[in-house]
Amino acid sequence: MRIIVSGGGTGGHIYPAMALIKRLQERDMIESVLYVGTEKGLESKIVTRENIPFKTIKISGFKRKLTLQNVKVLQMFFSSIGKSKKIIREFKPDVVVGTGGYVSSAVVYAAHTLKIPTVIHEQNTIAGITNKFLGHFVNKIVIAFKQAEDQFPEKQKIVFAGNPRAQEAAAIKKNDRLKDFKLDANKPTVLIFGGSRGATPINKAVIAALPDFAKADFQMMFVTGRVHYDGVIKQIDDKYLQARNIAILPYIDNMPEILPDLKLIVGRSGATSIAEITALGLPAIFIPSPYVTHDHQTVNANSVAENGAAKVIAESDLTADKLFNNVASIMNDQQVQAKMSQASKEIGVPDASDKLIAVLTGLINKS
Ligand SMILES: CC(=O)N[C@H]1[C@@H](OP(=O)(O)OP(=O)(O)OC[C@H]2O[C@@H](n3ccc(=O)[nH]c3=O)[C@H](O)[C@@H]2O)O[C@H](CO)[C@@H](O)[C@@H]1O
Repeated sequence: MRIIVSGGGTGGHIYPAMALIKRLQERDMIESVLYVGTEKGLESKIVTRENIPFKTIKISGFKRKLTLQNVKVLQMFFSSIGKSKKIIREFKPDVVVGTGGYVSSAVVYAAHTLKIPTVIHEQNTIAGITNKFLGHFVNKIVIAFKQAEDQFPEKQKIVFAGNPRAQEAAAIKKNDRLKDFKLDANKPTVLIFGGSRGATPINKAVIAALPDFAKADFQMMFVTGRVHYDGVIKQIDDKYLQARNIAILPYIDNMPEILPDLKLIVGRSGATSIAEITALGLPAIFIPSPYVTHDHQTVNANSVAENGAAKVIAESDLTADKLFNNVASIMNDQQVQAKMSQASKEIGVPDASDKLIAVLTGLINKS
């Protein structure tokens, strides 16, 4: 198939798109692929690194308040639709897929006006503005949480398929990557991170809890987020930087490769992280970001916690003690781990990419 994929801004929108492309390549289903993103978004780094053909359009998000800047944003939106149409006419895709982030609004809308089959993928329990807008026009709306069904009035278009990144994560078996971070491959390990960009409140709590983590019987990987790394390192006493059971890193380039080596994940409840964690049946502690639209991370986190697969700590309640004690209560109790792990597996969708691909081929065959 000839396919255009567009999604951008944060890793949570980009990685599912990349996982879909990877799976299509594995199944030898791609005649030609093009990723459309923005120069400024994280996608310009992630996509080009994987040697996927990449084109950019200029577009930015609307401000929530009524401001003059929104007039500019609107102008940019219309001109980005024009540019998207040009890209689509040249590439001649069989299908166009949007995975969220404002860049996909122009690309998918342009494809719709050119009568190309279109699909959006919504990763969250609560749909983003872009996907809510696009839901009116696209042929299929693919969701990753059953709870997202209420978000779209166009019920007949909705298909539940999970998140493609789940399948990518599930395909990787334990491969002792912990040694790359100077950790012991045989010791139970917890990973703590704040989403694809890192999160200052989580970083603060981890820094304050380092004396406890250094004494623990388990190991801890602390991923700060690239932009926070230097600032975090400056605040940490050398003895914790040298501690043999602690590894501190700015970012993990290939998260699915590390996940099978872990016993517990602590972090934000971004939808793509949740898909990866549950595909592997890992227990989690979520500290939802309160700064996202409609508090959707809390809804994401609760949907996993209701099933017994995760605990949730509100960011406003987060302290070093609370963080460490919650981590220790799971890391030091194999029965709790096993129970949470089973519950996590039950909600994972390890064949999510194939489910999404079935939607694409169904549409292409019909058109
Ligand atoms: C602040 C914000 O707007 N967050 C949103 C964003 O989150 P964000 O981009 O942080 O989201 P997710 O948790 O969904 O995904 C993070 C992705 O980055 C990867 N990763 C992370 C850290 C690292 O060091 N290495 C690495 O590879 C994870 O494995 C995962 O694939 O998009 C998600 C949609 O999917 C939403 O649910 C989140 O609410």
